[in-house]
Amino acid sequence: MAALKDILYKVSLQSVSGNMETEVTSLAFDSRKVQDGTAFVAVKGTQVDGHEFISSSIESGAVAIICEEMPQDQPEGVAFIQVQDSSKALGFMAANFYGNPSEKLKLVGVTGTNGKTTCVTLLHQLFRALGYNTGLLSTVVNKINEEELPATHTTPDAITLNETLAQMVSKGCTHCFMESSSHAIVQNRIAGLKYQGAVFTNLSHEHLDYHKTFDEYIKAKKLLFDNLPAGSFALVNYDDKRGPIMLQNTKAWKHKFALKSFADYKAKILSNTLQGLELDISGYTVWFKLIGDFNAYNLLAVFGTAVLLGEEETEVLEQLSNLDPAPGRFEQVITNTGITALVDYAHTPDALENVLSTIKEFRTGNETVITVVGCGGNRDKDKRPIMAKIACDLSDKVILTSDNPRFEEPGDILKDMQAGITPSNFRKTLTIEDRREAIKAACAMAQPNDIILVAGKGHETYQEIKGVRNDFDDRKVLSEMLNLIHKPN
Ligand SMILES: CC(=O)N[C@H]1[C@@H](OP(=O)(O)OP(=O)(O)OC[C@H]2O[C@@H](n3ccc(=O)[nH]c3=O)[C@H](O)[C@@H]2O)O[C@H](CO)[C@@H](O)[C@@H]1O[C@H](C)C(=O)N[C@@H](C)C(=O)N[C@H](CCC(=O)O)C(=O)O
Ligand SMILES: Nc1ncnc2c1ncn2[C@@H]1O[C@H](COP(=O)(O)OP(=O)(O)OP(=O)(O)O)[C@@H](O)[C@H]1O
Ligand SMILES: N[C@H](CCC[C@H](N)C(=O)O)C(=O)O
Ligand SMILES: [Mg+2]
Repeated sequence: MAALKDILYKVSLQSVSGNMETEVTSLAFDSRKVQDGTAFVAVKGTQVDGHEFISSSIESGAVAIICEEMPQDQPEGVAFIQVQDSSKALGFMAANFYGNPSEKLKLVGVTGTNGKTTCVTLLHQLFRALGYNTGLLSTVVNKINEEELPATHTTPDAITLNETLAQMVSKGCTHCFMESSSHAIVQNRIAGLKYQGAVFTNLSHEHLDYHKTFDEYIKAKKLLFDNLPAGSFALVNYDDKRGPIMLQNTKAWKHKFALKSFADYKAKILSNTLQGLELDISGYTVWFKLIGDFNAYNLLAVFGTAVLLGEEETEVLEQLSNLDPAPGRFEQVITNTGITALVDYAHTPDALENVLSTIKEFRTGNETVITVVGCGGNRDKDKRPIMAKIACDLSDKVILTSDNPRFEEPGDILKDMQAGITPSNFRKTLTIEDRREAIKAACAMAQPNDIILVAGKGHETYQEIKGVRNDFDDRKVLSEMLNLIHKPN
């Protein structure tokens, strides 16, 4: 419970009508969650305008309305606050309501197209191993030390975010590592947070359905760095063309990591096998359990972050070398069939190319590489043909299938993908809409020593069709089908 005026601290107000001393018992941006004593924030969304729900919020007991446009009807006893940007106001209000928890621990945000979950998961495990109470906010799961809280988004909404951070603080967490998605940055889910540092992994084609142009997507990521306070750190991948852009207008201390460019944190890949990566990192030779060149970047980002947070280099490397990858990232499904079965969350062109190039490096030449891949419905359509082309160019056989069609017709998504198949690639491609059948077909094609990659869903345990999340786990289906078809003796 807090007074409205205190919750509105740092929010720039345009006009006020009503009592600023009103006691507020909860915050909501969804009218369906309003109760007696709630302050309702009306946000204009992609589907509807939250301003439409002001009167129903008041009926449900809202005592304050924060909005961009004042309603005609302003019942007595309810405070009305006009702001320029409701979503930004919501960020600051949520931070104030929960006692500004981000100021009470070291919060590090990781952004970039790929590698966010991998980096924050490693950082969480690392800081646990170093003995700290640590929080995690990620696509896969949110954690307070080892306690798991379900994650619905890569970056939660401002209220959930600050509430969870406050729980972390109350449980003694000194650090929190969080993914900061471009949607969250643009939608101000992170407004009002105090970051100790931010990390940029890379930028490639993704989410153009939402950001419309690549420039807008770059700008969204850059905002995280533009808003960092003086005294915090910005750590960017300097091998990525957009690394320097992220640093252009930041007040934070600037740091770089790279394999190729001049940088503060450098590594050299000594060996890269299906067992892991051997790196020369800061003059030390260290083995890591993560697979693939691209993970050298993630490991460097994690190493740099830990050192910037004041940890000792050798201790960081010692602990980091013991850590496992995030679930569903280059995860091997172990069977006795002699077939190498891999599940990976590659759902962008760049990720798919990286994973298949990594597989290419391991193969000795005779194996058949079979890729099963789909593209999400109601998401970026432009990436569909590109991903199909990459799958074909870098595999021997490809099965196009469904990956969370959501409210689109699976056949339409598959047609978009097929547009990327060149005539010469056509004969190596099959289209099987049902993902289980597609995985089954891949298993039936595979012979011992062959490699199957099932890409796009990684850790996900569902297939989302028309708003319903049906149980589906690539790892389980792959294991079940391999054992069924290639009955081990
Ligand atoms: C496109 C997008 O990002 N949408 C997010 C956005 O919803 P929206 O703008 O569409 O909201 P809306 O449905 O138009 O409603 C507008 C407002 O009216 C309110 N409302 C609505 C109905 C009602 O009866 N009463 C009411 O008050 C809503 O609560 C909302 O405040 O704000 C919501 C609240 O924070 C999010 O849950 C929602 O995420 C949707 C479900 C989603 O799928 N988002 C994905 C694309 C996403 O955010 N992904 C990123 C990145 C993924 C990654 O690369 O890892 C993530 O961080 O997860
Ligand atoms: N540094 C990297 N560069 C390029 N590709 C990567 C990198 N790290 C991971 N990948 C690929 O991207 C996939 C997703 O990785 P991860 O989940 O860590 O990314 P993310 O940024 O959290 O994704 P999301 O936007 O969905 O949250 C991995 O399964 C792998 O194929
Ligand atoms: N965080 C990403 C995940 C995509 C994963 C893929 N399986 C899909 O559903 O498109 C998104 O929401 O766009
Ligand atoms: Mg993620």
